[in-house]
Amino acid sequence: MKLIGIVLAGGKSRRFGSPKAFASKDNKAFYTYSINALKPYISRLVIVTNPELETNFTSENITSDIIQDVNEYTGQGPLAGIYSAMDRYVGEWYIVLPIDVPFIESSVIERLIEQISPEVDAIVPVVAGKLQPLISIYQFNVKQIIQEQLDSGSRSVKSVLDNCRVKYVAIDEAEPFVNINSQLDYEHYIGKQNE
Ligand SMILES: Nc1nc2c(ncn2[C@@H]2O[C@H](COP(=O)(O)OP(=O)(O)OP(=O)(O)O)[C@@H](O)[C@H]2O)c(=O)[nH]1
Repeated sequence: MKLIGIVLAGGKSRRFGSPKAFASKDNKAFYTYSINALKPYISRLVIVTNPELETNFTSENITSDIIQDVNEYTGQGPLAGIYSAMDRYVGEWYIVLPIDVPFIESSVIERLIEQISPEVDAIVPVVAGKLQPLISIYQFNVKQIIQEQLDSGSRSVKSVLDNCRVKYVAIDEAEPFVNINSQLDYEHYIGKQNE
């Protein structure tokens, strides 16, 4: 089974104040943690970013492409990124990760992959009662649902799930899902940024 990895990297990092993808943990850029967690399982990697950031990414020794959101949905949030990768690379299953989860682990991805079956369209972890739809697996047919959602003017990932057959996977360990959105998050989970 071929799995395509999607790294969502087209956000504006307004709350963080500088591009989150290149913030560092243990001297490694955040986005490399996402790539490395996906790497054992995917045949191709697609990094979906924006023109300002595009030249800063490298692909960590895996067949990869760095693309931008399709014109009609540019900058319309994570769904635009997922759609754009699905539109460019036709596959059966896609594993999606954002660039702001530097504690993510391959074991989480493996748990989700184990749930792949023809009876489901999406595999979504639930951590401490919270859905994690940007750390999830989607089947190609979800592209159509995302398109309808974006065309209706909504960016809600949860609404997409309402229209899919979702396998929710409860995961007890919260640390891999730690999401860094602000400088306060950074200080809390990682420590003071290097001067
Ligand atoms: N391709 C693409 N990715 C996006 C877009 N918006 C957000 N993302 C990515 O989706 C993930 C979650 O993004 P958020 O943290 O919600 O948004 P953000 O714009 O990065 O940050 P804020 O400006 O602080 O909200 C991150 O990996 C972002 O890079 C978009 O319009 N296109």
